Amino acid sequence: MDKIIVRGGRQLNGTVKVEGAKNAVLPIIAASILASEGKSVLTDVPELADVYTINEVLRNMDAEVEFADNTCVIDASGQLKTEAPFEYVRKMRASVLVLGPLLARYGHANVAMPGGCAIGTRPIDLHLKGFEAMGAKVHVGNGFVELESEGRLKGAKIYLDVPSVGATENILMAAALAEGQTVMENCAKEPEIVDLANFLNKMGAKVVGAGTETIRIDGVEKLHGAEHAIIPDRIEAGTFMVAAAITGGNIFIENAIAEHSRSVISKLEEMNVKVQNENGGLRITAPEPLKAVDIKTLPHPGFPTDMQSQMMALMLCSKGTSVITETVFENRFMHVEEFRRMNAKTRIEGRSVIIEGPSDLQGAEVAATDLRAAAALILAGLVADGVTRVTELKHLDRGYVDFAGKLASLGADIERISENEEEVEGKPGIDVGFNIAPELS
Ligand SMILES: CC(=O)N[C@H]1[C@@H](OP(=O)(O)OP(=O)(O)OC[C@H]2O[C@@H](n3ccc(=O)[nH]c3=O)[C@H](O)[C@@H]2O)O[C@H](CO)[C@@H](O)[C@@H]1O
Ligand SMILES: C=C(OP(=O)(O)O)C(=O)O
Repeated sequence: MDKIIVRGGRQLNGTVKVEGAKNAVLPIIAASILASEGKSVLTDVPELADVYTINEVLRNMDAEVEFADNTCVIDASGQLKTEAPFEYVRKMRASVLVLGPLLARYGHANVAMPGGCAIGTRPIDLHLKGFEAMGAKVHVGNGFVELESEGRLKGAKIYLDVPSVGATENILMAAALAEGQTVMENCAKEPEIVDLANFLNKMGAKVVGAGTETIRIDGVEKLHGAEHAIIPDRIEAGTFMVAAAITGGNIFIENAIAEHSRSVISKLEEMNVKVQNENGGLRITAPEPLKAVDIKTLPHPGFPTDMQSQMMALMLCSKGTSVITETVFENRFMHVEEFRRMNAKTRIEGRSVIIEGPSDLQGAEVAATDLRAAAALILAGLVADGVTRVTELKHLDRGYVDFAGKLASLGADIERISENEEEVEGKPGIDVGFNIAPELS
């Protein structure tokens, strides 16, 4: 098993390029199976474990998928199988995003239920309610959810109880091929929803209002393949913003889009971090000591839950008491215990974490509990005294391309090794003897 070894104390400087967004490319690859003619050509596709997994889901359905040089070419024009087994869904919950496209195109889908994961229970009830409103029959049993509709789905008026990203995407994809108009209210407004809608419209769909709380979809009979470049990953960009701030460095983040990261930028500025718009990206510097702030995670345009653990690392290095409140997922604080192993002064109170800063962070062996926790622990390691070893990197690989390599190119003292390599070097890691990190994050 790989681990990342980071020795704290280096300031990070230079340029780093952000990849295409994981949370945009996954629904877009799922949407590509709506095309009954032509190929889809997706560019700026990141080489992430999750992308390989969703490509496998499609291949398993008999779609043709080629992926090289950040370009994914998908031909789903043949007859597809309408199933996604548990072996894929357990690796990546976003596999459930094939439900809407399969149901809309074939009137049938049978996909393993995703179950809970390290950050919460994560039900899909809102996805299913939306499909039912469009006339589908839903059967849940034996660990699978099976959807059926007689003839085409029917456009419907759907109100989402919470602005779920996945439910908005799944219903949007299903409605694209439904008969008549669907009006979806209280939708998620994330930039990734807008990217999906743009791709669907290139495929021949009629979607308006993506990015606002009401989306209108006039269903069409057929969709075709399309070309599309994936938007930059605002969470990867935010993670490098924290890397600059935590080390007091100066990083130009190529491809970062300020519009997509307003809530994160505003909090960083409140903490004394400087964020400047430059041609083609954002420059982050932190010339002054960091100030404590309070953060509450919310659906977009509120502060993203996917930046919560990275910001916690930064708060650990800020002067004063910070409070971080997680309202999106009920259990996204598993990294707090790992931070404590690094001497972090934190305590959990209900859905909030109180951080007394600055902590005198010390290197330790820590385990990533989800993909953002993995990044956050590495960020803390950049400033901790001594050596930090981060394990359970399967989580990191779901969402970051060559994270250690990119940090090293900015001047970090960091390397990724396999456990055996470390033993050869005569620096045995501590084997904690238990490994509770679940498959999903
Ligand atoms: C692949 C992808 O894009 N993942 C993102 C997506 O996940 P995902 O689409 O799973 O997140 P949702 O927006 O659906 O979840 C938000 C909240 O709604 C709840 N909920 C959701 C659906 C449902 O049917 N019923 C229900 O109760 C969830 O349990 C959670 O508490 O948005 C999250 C919130 O920004 C991000 O953290 C994830 O990185
Ligand atoms: C929680 C995340 O992703 P997923 O929904 O794919 O688990 C994330 O990207 O931080």
